[in-house]
Amino acid sequence: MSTSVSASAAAAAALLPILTGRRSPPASRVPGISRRRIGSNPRLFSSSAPSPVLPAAAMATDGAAPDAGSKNKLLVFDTKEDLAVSLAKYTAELSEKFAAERGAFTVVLSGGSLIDALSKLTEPPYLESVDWSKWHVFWVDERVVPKNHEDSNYKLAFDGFLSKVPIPPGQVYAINDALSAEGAADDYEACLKQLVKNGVIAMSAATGFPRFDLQLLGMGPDGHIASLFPGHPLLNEKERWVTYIKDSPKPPPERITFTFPVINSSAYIAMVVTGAGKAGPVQKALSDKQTSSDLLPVEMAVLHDGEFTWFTDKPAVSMLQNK
Ligand SMILES: O=C1O[C@H](COP(=O)(O)O)[C@@H](O)[C@H](O)[C@H]1O
Repeated sequence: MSTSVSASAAAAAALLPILTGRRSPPASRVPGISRRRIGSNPRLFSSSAPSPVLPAAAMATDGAAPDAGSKNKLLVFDTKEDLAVSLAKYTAELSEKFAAERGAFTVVLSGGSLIDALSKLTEPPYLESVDWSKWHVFWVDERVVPKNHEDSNYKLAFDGFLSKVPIPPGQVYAINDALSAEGAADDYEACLKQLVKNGVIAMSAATGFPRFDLQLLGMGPDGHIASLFPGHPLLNEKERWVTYIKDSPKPPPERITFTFPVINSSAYIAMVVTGAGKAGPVQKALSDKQTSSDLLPVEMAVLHDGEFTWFTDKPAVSMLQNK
């Protein structure tokens, strides 16, 4: 590990005015930032070893004053391989923490590119060291298609991740694909409520919504997360835990999705976003120029009381550096 400030460290320092939401603070005066290079990855910085983090901006909220950002972190990796290694370590450490604290680890998956990023968890040392028997797996969204359909988020996760790790099948909570969109949303919400009663899923006393231990999320190029799309009325759902959409702008049109109150009650969120095609929404989400009227869904993912970590690559943050 080097303590020198590299060219990449300087580039990261240039992000600080954006990421901290301040106009132009000297990086050295930003609390907790020591420009430490981590291992061989020049884009990984640490505020305090051993976690390789760069505090990110407090995200825009629905009017609430943003928390100083200490619980928002941005990681930028050189390669997808590096990202996957770090995501596996992060997830394995949370698995150990929650298994010890609660005897269960509730993990929410998205579909899309996220599943590839979980590949290192299916290999040594994690395949053997993670206590998979404590895992309970959920989906933040699902397409209303049969489980063996190419568009199914369950199939994607099963083929790429779940079939390779020994999670008890009874602890993998797939959406009921025999039901309509409305029926599947009701059924999934009822399933979650039962698991809250059983003590498998925690509740947030502060929000009154379920508090998942970790949500592993992706973001589309339009800034959507889960099946919550820009400008859609579902963004304003305040009561339901799980709801449905029949006019998704991204096919297939019928889906079910967690609502923002559930997403934002999580203890941890890992937002995994790579590629230049997503640089615009990343820039908007991490910029300090947000307005409350035109928030992208990804900007509305603001944890009530939790830790939000962005796992990104250089192309995904390329517009931040150009600011
Ligand atoms: O449709 C969906 O898209 C998003 C983003 O997918 P990505 O391939 O661009 O990462 C995904 O998070 C969501 O679960 C999925 O249903």
